[in-house]
Amino acid sequence: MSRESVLLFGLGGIGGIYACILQLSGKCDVHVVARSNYNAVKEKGFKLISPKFGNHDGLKFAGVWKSTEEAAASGTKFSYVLCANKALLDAKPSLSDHLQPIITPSLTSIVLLQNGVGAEEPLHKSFPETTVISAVVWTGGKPLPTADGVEQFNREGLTIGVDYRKNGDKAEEDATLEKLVGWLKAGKGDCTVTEDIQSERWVKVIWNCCWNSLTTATRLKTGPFFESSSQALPLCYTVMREVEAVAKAKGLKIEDGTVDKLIKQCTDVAYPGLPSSMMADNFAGRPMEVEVILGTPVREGQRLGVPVPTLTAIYTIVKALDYGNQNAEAAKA
Ligand SMILES: NC(=O)C1=CN([C@@H]2O[C@H](COP(=O)(O)OP(=O)(O)OC[C@H]3O[C@@H](n4cnc5c(N)ncnc54)[C@H](OP(=O)(O)O)[C@@H]3O)[C@@H](O)[C@H]2O)C=CC1
Ligand SMILES: CC(C)(CO)C(=O)C(=O)O
Repeated sequence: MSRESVLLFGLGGIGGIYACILQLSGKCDVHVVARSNYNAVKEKGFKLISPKFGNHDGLKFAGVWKSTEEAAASGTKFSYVLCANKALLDAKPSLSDHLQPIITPSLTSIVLLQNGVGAEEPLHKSFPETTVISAVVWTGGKPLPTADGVEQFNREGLTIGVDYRKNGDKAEEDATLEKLVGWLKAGKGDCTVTEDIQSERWVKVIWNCCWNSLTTATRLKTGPFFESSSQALPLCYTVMREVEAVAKAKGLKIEDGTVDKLIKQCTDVAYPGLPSSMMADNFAGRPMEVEVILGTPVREGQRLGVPVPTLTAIYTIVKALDYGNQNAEAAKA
């Protein structure tokens, strides 16, 4: 029997690692959509450097494609499409636009390997019959400067669950998740399965709302930010508590002590502390994940009548930084 196929959309730091984990599992045919690294990956194969998975050179994927259109034209039908591009809710074309050619109804499931909250809703709207699996990524990954592979650092792990669709068959959706998790585990990937993925995503966004936005706006890693003034650490508590209050108002399960734990996880890091992916995107002038990290929590706070004044101010500032990065003329004025 021929093996099922998966497609990795977004072969960067995280997508590269999960393409390798699935490739090493030997359970499925792995195809990738690569953009800036297409030529390197097509010619040389793919490299993984990892303390956990070991070093692998010249991994050959079943298909390397320039776009989802090209992947679809190959005639391959995909059981899963794993999306590890940056979660940019206002991007044109949207993620749904990219996925349109490769979703086969009642076969393909979409898997989000992305930070932030609110990315599932547009996918449910575009693909109401499709299972959407959502994962919180606890993995450190970065593309190699040679563009033909990735380096995995710190830990590797996913907290993963179905973002259940309306009128879907829960048992069927759970079985779809279970099969993917089996493949990831066969590749030595660490998966914690949850039936409440939204609570997990919101815990991570309490973290990202604070550290990503403040490191971006101040251009400082967390260590120098903490020593910059006596107001710095209290601001972190205020931001996190606002997002926590929104999550609780949504009826999500946020354990007591979550904010203290998330602050400690950061203050425990040796000087100079943590940078963030948003800070790196800002330095590089790339679009930032402003909407999924700050915009959705602000809008949900407003919708539910939860005061989010500090978060709104930070959202506005980071949104303006993002606007300046995307509008060179406005930034020069
Ligand atoms: N890296 C990390 O350690 C962590 C990342 N995350 C989250 O994981 C997600 C992925 O992040 P990360 O891997 O770091 O991001 P990267 O920027 O490293 O990778 C994103 C990839 O998506 C590709 N891409 C974007 N749009 C398209 C397109 N239209 N067609 C084809 N390829 C496309 C990019 O291609 P190109 O090179 O051409 O731009 C790039 O290779 C984000 O939500 C991030 O917040 C979460 C935890 C940790
Ligand atoms: C890697 C980590 C956890 C650091 O805050 C992150 O999610 C990010 O930078 O976006």
